[in-house]
This record gives sequence, C-alpha cells and structure tokens, in this order.
Amino acid sequence: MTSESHVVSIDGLTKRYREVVALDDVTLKIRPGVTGLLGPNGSGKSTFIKALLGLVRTQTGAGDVMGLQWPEQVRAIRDAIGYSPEDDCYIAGLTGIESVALMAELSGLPRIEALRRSHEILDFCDVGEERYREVESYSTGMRQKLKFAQALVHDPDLLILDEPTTGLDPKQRRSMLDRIRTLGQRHGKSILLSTHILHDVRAVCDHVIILVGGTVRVSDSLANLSRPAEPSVQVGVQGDPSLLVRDLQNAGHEVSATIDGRWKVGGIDPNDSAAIWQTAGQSGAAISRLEPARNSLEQIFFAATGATMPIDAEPGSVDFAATVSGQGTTTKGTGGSDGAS
Ligand SMILES: Nc1ncnc2c1ncn2[C@@H]1O[C@H](COP(=O)(O)OP(=O)(O)OP(=O)(O)O)[C@@H](O)[C@H]1O
Repeated sequence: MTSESHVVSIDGLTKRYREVVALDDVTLKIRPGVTGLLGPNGSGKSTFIKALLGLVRTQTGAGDVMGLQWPEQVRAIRDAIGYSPEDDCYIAGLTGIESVALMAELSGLPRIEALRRSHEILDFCDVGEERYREVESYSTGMRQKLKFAQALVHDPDLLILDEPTTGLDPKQRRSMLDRIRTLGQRHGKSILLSTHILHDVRAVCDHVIILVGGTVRVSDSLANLSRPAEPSVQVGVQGDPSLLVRDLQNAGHEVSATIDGRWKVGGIDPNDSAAIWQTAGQSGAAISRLEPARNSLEQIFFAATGATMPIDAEPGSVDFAATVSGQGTTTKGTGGSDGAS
C-alpha cells in the first residue's frame, strides 16, 4: 500500500562505483505527483533511478517504494514501476507493436489483452502505422515514444522517465510533455522525470529534487521554491530604467536584474506597492509591468549548484548540461554494468 504522503521514501542510500561515490548518504521522499529530478552531469540521477530499481548494488540504505520494502522487495518494486531508460531499449527484429505487447505479456497480461492494451498505448503516444515497422528503422523521436509506451503498457502507478525528451524536435517535445502532464493530472500517476531541461520541469512538475555530487541539495515543491525569502516585486520598465534603479537602491531596496529583462525589487510587499509607484513618479520611469517576484527555476538551479547563469541564456531554454561542469570524477559507464566492489 502506498503512503498518502510519499510514493518513495529512501534513507541513507550510498552507492559507490569502486572509488567513485555516486550517491552519498541520500535521504529523500518523492511525493505523489510529477517530480523533476535535476542535477549536473554525473550528479547521480541515473544511479539513483537504477538503485531504486535494483539495477545496481548499493552499499547502504533502506526505505519503501510504492509501499514495498526497498531494497528487500526490489523485484516486486520493478513490477510495480514503469521505467523508460535514457539509453535505447528494444529487441531487434520486433515491430513496435510486438515490442510493446511483449513488455505487456512479461508484466503478466494475457496475450490478447496485451495486444489490445499495446494498441491503446501506442494510440496515446501518437504512433500510427509505424507500429508495424521494425524498431531498428525508427527515428530518435519514435524510439522515445516506444520506450515511453513500453513503460506505460502495464498501467503502473509510478513512472520513472530518464531524459524522455532528449532528441525530440520542439513539436514532439511539446507532445511528450502533454502526455506526461495528462498522466499526472488526469490519470493520477506519479512520475519521476530525470532531465537536463529546466523548461520541461517547469512545464510539468509539481516538485523538484536537485542532486549535486551525489547529495540532495534541494527537495521541495516548485511553489515553495518559487517564493522569494522576503516579499519582493518584479517590475518591467519602458525606456531607461537606470534612474528608477538608483532611486530604489537609495531608498534601501535590493534591486537585481532578472534574466527576462525585468527588475526584482526586494522589501516591497506585492499587496502594498505604493512605494514603488511613488519612486517611479520621482524618477520619471514608466512601469509597464508590476507583479509578485518569483524565483525562476534557473535561479533555484544555479543557486543549488553554485554555477553562474550563462550570459546569453534565454529564459526557459537553458539545458544546464551545457553550462555546468560535471561533479563526478570518472567517465560514466554504460548500460547497467555495476562497478561496485
Ligand atoms: N557503471 C559505472 N561505473 C563507474 N562509475 C560510474 C558508473 N556509472 C556512473 N558512474 C559515475 O557515478 C557518478 C554518477 O553518475 P550518474 O550517471 O548516476 O550521473 P547522472 O546525474 O545520471 O549524469 P548524466 O546527467 O550525465 O546522465 C559519475 O561520477 C559517474 O561517472
């Protein structure tokens, strides 16, 4: 049985690959809903997922996943979860429909039901006649859809998606995010979404976990994380903002530029913004926009990782793999090979 307050609860998980500590005493809970798992390259995201699924041997840790004891009941946990791995995952020679139906049968569905369900899931994933083609001929986008369908076919309550939008063009990416949102919001699925793309997290996630160097830096709801520590407003200014910025600073407010060309002004309650209108009047500044300030996901991420924002970052488009140096000390291995000694 799954707890009301979490679908995963892990305490003191450590995973070493020989001398490399990939996960260092990780303790965290994953709440129902859609959770973004973020972190720079090598921060331990894939290892955490593999550890949950029992695909790598861990040194320490205990907990529960969907109400099952982890790691003792890891086989039952694997049956209960839908997992779409980062790497390609198909059996050569099978068509799309055969691949998905095989996964359904392996999950215990009778053959006819497995086929029926596979067609239904491939329809949901927008896979048309291509389902009758051998999977080796599939494009990257089609392979992503296939992995997603394979993970979903046995109707699991928890889905783990490792980089599900990698390699997709913008239209395919939007469709994939729509599917994830639909599963979370309309079908009550819990989803752990490991990704490098902050925009994807903002688009679909309720919660965020940020791993850095194998430790948990952030684990909270996006709503809580977005709330600034002190009451602040965000203003847009038409024309030259320098006089307004100077006058606000002289009045004791902390003022900083946001990445979308506006200004965050500290010490002003969004419900009582008279001070800013008064200062704007004195400075002759035209305020085109005034709203409560929110910490952007970029700010949350860069504060957690200690990295700095790339100067030309476009809001919402940051793929931080390209901007933050990895925390690990060795080259990442492939597949499920476990270097634990
Ligand atoms: N099979 C392996 N053998 C040895 N070291 C490994 C292996 N797999 C991962 N590592 C190391 O463990 C650390 C965590 O790697 P992991 O792949 O879990 O990070 P990640 O956050 O998923 O990275 P990425 O975003 O690049 O996928 C890294 O230092 C990595 O080099």
